[in-house]
Amino acid sequence: MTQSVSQDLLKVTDLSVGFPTDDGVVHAVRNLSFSLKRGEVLGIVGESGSGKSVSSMALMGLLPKTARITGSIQYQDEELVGVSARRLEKIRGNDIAMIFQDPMTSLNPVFTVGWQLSEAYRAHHKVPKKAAWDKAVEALELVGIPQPDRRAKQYPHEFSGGMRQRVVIAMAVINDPDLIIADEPTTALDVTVQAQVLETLINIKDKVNAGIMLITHDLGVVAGMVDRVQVMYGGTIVESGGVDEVFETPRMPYTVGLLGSIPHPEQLGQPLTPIKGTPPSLLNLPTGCTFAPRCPLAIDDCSSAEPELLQIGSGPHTSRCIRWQALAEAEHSKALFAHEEIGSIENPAVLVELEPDAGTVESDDNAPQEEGSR
Ligand SMILES: Nc1ncnc2c1ncn2[C@@H]1O[C@H](COP(=O)(O)OP(=O)(O)OP(=O)(O)O)[C@@H](O)[C@H]1O
Repeated sequence: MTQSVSQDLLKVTDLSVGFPTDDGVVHAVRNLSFSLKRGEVLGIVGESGSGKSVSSMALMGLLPKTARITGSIQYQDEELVGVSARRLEKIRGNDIAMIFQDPMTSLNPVFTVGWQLSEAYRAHHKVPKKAAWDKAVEALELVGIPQPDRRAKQYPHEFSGGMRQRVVIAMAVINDPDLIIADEPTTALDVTVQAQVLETLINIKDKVNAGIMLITHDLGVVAGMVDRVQVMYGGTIVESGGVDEVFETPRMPYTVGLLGSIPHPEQLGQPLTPIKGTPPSLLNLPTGCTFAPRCPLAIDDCSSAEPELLQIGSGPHTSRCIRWQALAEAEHSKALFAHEEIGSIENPAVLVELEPDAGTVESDDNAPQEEGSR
């Protein structure tokens, strides 16, 4: 296939993934298009089941054989859809690295972290064991592990959760990847440790000059961490743009709902505001906008055809909502999702009528504290 030279590290075009099941095809990812440049951090956010992990697994070539994949994934001008398993194996770990939520997915409890890091390095470099060990210690130092010489000789269980996730980051970057995919990398950690681990990840990006895809269900996590954000719902992108733009002027009611579930200092003691209703079944998608059944701004037209992802204004901001202008008009004076005194965040909050002088959406500036030194 003839391939054009582009500046993009990754260019995904019209990627769709379906899983045939006894009940029909699960349309897990639908017509996903986006790109990522070297040194850029892209946040991918959405509720559970929105297709975040399946899209990253598709990029890594880790989907089960039953998955039906269409579209294109161009990595450094090489097409990855349909490429041999052998080639993908070479790319994984060397060019594209993945960081999972649970550090123990990537670490073996019976070997020292230094041994595991050096073996990961030796898998892609023909070097003597001593040189690989030195590289392992260097990688631990890079991710901020104190006394890396001593720590390299320890086993994963001797590390705290945050430190263990740093080891996983060291493992991901030891082969100088061009692209790092981090899937909920801090979800399993205490909130106080999350920011420090995320900062480590972002700092590493500058040192290894990689592009990072940060996948999370929590929009608060990406605040201040990413350059661009892509909101997924029902297997596809519903809003994307620069992180400040999307946080300050969301143009898709689903994003407003996600922002409403970020805790703010002034709301301490109040329940979070979940979005009423449940995500669509990916087996039987509605005809129109997949968010319409939950959307306080929905009109009849929203259910007639799925809106396209269209550019909003002159910048890179896009929204898959025909009501984005109505949302823009409402934003300074009205709230879409109201807080309600309910006992549990499991309970759906009531969607209120748009009324003047209700609160506006604000970005989360309540960054967690740094992890105390051990
Ligand atoms: N092997 C599979 N067979 C059938 N359906 C699958 C398979 N893998 C994933 N799915 C479905 O694809 C949809 C998207 O899943 P995905 O894991 O990408 O969501 P997610 O946004 O990453 O959610 P979470 O945050 O919970 O991981 C889900 O409905 C899931 O049940």
